[in-house]
Parts: sequence; structure tokens; C-alpha cells
Amino acid sequence: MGDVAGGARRGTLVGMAIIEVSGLRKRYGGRPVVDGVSFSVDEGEIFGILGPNGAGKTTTVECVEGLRVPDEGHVRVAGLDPLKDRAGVTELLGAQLQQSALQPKLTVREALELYASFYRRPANWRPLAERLGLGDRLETRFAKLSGGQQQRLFIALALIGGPRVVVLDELTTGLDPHGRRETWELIEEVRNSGVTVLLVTHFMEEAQRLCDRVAVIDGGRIAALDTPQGLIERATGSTVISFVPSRPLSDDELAALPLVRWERRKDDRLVIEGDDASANAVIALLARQRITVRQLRVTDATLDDAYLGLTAKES
Ligand SMILES: Nc1ncnc2c1ncn2[C@@H]1O[C@H](COP(=O)(O)OP(=O)(O)OP(=O)(O)O)[C@@H](O)[C@H]1O
Repeated sequence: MGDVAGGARRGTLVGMAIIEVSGLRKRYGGRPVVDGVSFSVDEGEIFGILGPNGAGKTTTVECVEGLRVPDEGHVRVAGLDPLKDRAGVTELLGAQLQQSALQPKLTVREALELYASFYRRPANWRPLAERLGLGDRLETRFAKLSGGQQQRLFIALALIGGPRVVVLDELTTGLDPHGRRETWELIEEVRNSGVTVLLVTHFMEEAQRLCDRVAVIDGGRIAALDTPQGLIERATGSTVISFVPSRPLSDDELAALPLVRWERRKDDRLVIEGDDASANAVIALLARQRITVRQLRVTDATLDDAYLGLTAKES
């Protein structure tokens, strides 16, 4: 696999924290939007931040980038304070630009040359552009690129300083499923080249596929932090069983079963999350009560199920 970071890879110490956030708080107009967030990201990880709209995700990562000043708390990137060691952090952290930050008339080549000029030791942008599939688009203006090409250019610009960490905030929002999958492969290659990735996303499938660990932020606080599989097991159990019963099951009947969670859908479908013991208990209850079922489905739980369970009160 090619080195997507353009050969900028340095030795990594997998398992060492490269980002440390502790007791982070930020208020706007007296309202806490980040309310005591702590986490650390190991070098070489893809670390995801998930959460509902307005949960405080962007505020948190912008404090990591040194773009916002926390009211309280402690942030370190490779041991540096992003506010006090601004130049040092800029050299080692690549941030994805917001769309509006690029002039529509700027060509891909001009953008790459311009951003390379910001760094003392930039990556060689030509192989980077090739690797990101932009080699034949160098003279194309930003406004004429497809959504997927624009996202690839943002990844290239985030990598051009040869960073050890990249922060990608909702990178695949607005992409079609094909473009999203291509971007996922690129993010995996970025990580495989040794760069640590801090990824803010709304897409559970994206987090499940890419992230080594995920923090779910809700109401400015960390609701859960684990591997995607750990979150799934903790929040939902491992299995989702759904069916339309010939007569409704009562809340009391359901409460007596060893389930993690259940939900009634509009079409009378009952969705039950649990484990093998839950599945057996449901089958036994149905047999005892002579309830038949239609459209029975048994599937593995996903991060989507876990997320809905973890953020259920607010959503
Ligand atoms: N500069 C600001 N001034 C006042 N309020 C702000 C400011 N920036 C963010 N907020 C508010 O802080 C809260 C958290 O915003 P933030 O952008 O961090 O959330 P988010 O989790 O990234 O949301 P989304 O998923 O919608 O991007 C929101 O209610 C937002 O309106």
C-alpha cells in the first residue's frame, strides 16, 4: 500500500497518547456546551467522536486544534499546548478545512502549492496528489471539482505538512455512498501510513468500519468511550430480534425478559436487543403464549443500535 502521507511518516510508538484532553469545559453565554470532557488518543489510532447535533463535538476538536480557547481543562498534542505552542502544533497537526476556506477559482495545483508554502518541511505534494487521485485534476478549479474530489483535496491539504495527527470533521457528509466508501479507504491508508486520525462523524457505519475507539458525546459530556464492538455489547447486547407478533406483548411481559432494550415500531413490529439468552427467552415466551410471528429477523447489533441506546433520552 502506498504511503499516502507522501513519505512523511516518522517512527510511531503505538499505544502512546498523542492527544490528551482532560476536564475540558467551554460555555457560550453561560451555557456549558463542553462540560468536563476527558479522553486520550493513542498514536496510530483512528479515534471517532460521535454525537447528536449540538453535542459539542466541533467545539471539542477545535480546542484540540487550538482554534478555540477552553474555559477550563487541559489539552496536549504530542505534549504541546495548542494555545501556547501554536507553531509547534501547526507543524504536527493537520486540520481539514471547511469548504468556505478555499477560493472557488483556486486550482488544485495552486491550493497544494499555497498550503505547502505554509510549512517548513512540507510533504512532496505531487505524489500526494497522485495517491489521492488528483494527479489529472491539477489545473481544475476548486469549484469545478466533484464533491468527492473536493474532499480528497481537503485530505491532501490536511496531510501536506507531513502531520502526525489529522483532524477530520464530518468529512464524508454530503458525499454519495460511492464517494464515502472511497474516502474511507483513503482514511485507512492515512492511518496505515502512521498518521493518527481524530474523526468527527454522524455516520455509524463509518465509525464502525474505521474507528479503533469511539467517544459518544451527548450534551457536552462523554456518554461512552470504547471500541465500536465494546459500545455495541455494552449498550445493546449482541443480537437484534425483530418481528410482528400475532398479538401485542405487554410491557410487563417484556420487562420480565432478560433484554437490554426494546422498541415498538409503527407497523406493530417489536424490536428487541439482547443476547442469546434474550433470544431464547423471547422464543419460550412466544411458545408459552401461543403467539405466532411474521417477518422474523435476527441480526447482529450495529453501532447504530448502540448509539440510539446511548443517546435515547435526547433523541
Ligand atoms: N461561537 C459560538 N457562540 C455561541 N454558541 C456556539 C458557538 N459555537 C458553538 N456554539 C453552540 O455550542 C453548541 C455545540 O456546538 P458544536 O458545533 O460543538 O456541536 P457539534 O456537536 O459539532 O454539532 P453538529 O453535529 O451539529 O456539528 C451548539 O449548541 C452551538 O450552537
